[in-house]
Amino acid sequence: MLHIDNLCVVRGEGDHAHPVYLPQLRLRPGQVMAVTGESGCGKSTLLEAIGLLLRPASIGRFMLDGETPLDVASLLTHNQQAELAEIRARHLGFVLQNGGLLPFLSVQDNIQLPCQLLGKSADKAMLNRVVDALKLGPLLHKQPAQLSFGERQRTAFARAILHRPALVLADEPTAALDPHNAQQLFRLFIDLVAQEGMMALVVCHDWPLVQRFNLPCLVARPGSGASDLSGEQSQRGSHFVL
Ligand SMILES: Nc1ncnc2c1ncn2[C@@H]1O[C@H](COP(=O)(O)OP(=O)(O)OP(=O)(O)O)[C@@H](O)[C@H]1O
Repeated sequence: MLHIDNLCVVRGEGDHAHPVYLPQLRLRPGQVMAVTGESGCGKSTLLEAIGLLLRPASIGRFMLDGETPLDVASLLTHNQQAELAEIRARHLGFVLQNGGLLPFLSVQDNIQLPCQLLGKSADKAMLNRVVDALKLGPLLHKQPAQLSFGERQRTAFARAILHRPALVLADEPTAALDPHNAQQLFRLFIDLVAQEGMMALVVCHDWPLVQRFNLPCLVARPGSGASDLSGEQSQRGSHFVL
């Protein structure tokens, strides 16, 4: 399970500060949740904070329950960077909009990279399941430059999940795909997350796609809920609600 309460993260400073507030998030194994909202509302900021790439301004609760429950809020509060980096590498998986594949590695080497960085080899059965599900078999020896956008994103998904993270964070993974390929990739991703008992948060602009798969959705609303100096609720920033 993922439990987050009262997460606040601020992008920028002074007059340009953009606060983003998440009152509550619960995710259970197998669940995929979408994150939507207009451009600039803070979707990527929220994902980066949950991905432990941005330090929140404040955090109430952040528990990631796997084999061992991890009190991430306490590590963030005490700025324990080494432990946070370990959680990022072991328990989180990232999918970027452009795939973010290393151009000099084959598909096979790209998808095994997170496992290698953890000093272990990929679980063979898991590798076979992921390669099959994402139809990567014929592509394993190709370089990223030889792949279509869709093939790159399938590779990026494989790389994000092969080390069995508890939580996968995907930032507009289908933005570069046509509607048919975007839908196919979503289907594969949702099925894999469910099958492997992972959790996923996916930033997605494509509302029809979110509706088609009936995904629960965090939607950005204006105002972070914080008060300004006069005690008025500030309209700056965003808060994300189901
Ligand atoms: N590095 C930064 N420093 C200061 N402000 C930033 C930085 N990155 C983003 N911002 C600002 O923070 C706000 C939230 O940006 P963010 O990228 O999270 O929005 P988004 O909802 O993901 O946007 P989009 O849908 O266009 O990708 C925006 O107003 C943006 O201008």
